[in-house]
Amino acid sequence: MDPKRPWECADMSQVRSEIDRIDAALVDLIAERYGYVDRAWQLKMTTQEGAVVQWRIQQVIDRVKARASEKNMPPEMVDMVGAQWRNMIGWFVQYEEEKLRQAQDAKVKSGDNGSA
Ligand SMILES: C=C(O[C@@H]1C=C(C(=O)O)C=C[C@H]1O)C(=O)O
Repeated sequence: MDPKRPWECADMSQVRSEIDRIDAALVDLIAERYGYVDRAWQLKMTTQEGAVVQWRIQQVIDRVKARASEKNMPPEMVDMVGAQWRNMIGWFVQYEEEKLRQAQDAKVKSGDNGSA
């Protein structure tokens, strides 16, 4: 069935179905984002770039908040969206740090000290 626009919903069960549809799509997008973060730590092993890239974190949050403003969200909601991203990025950075640490440990154990 076609998605209903908000004003087309005649009862709460229709509203809840649409919210469930949107939540599933958001989770799918976060899963897709995770795929790229997973690739990021692998590439950072060769560039020696750390998990935390402060300028990039700021850029991502600025972009997301600008987009939220363009969508006419009230300022408090723009801040809320920014906070959600900060939280998500915080988790991804920890994930990358852990992966990089594990990869480094495996390298040390295998006797590869990085010098060619
Ligand atoms: C993906 C990266 O790694 C980290 C995670 C980020 C993210 O989840 O958007 C952003 C910056 C990084 O600290 C990156 O450096 O771009």
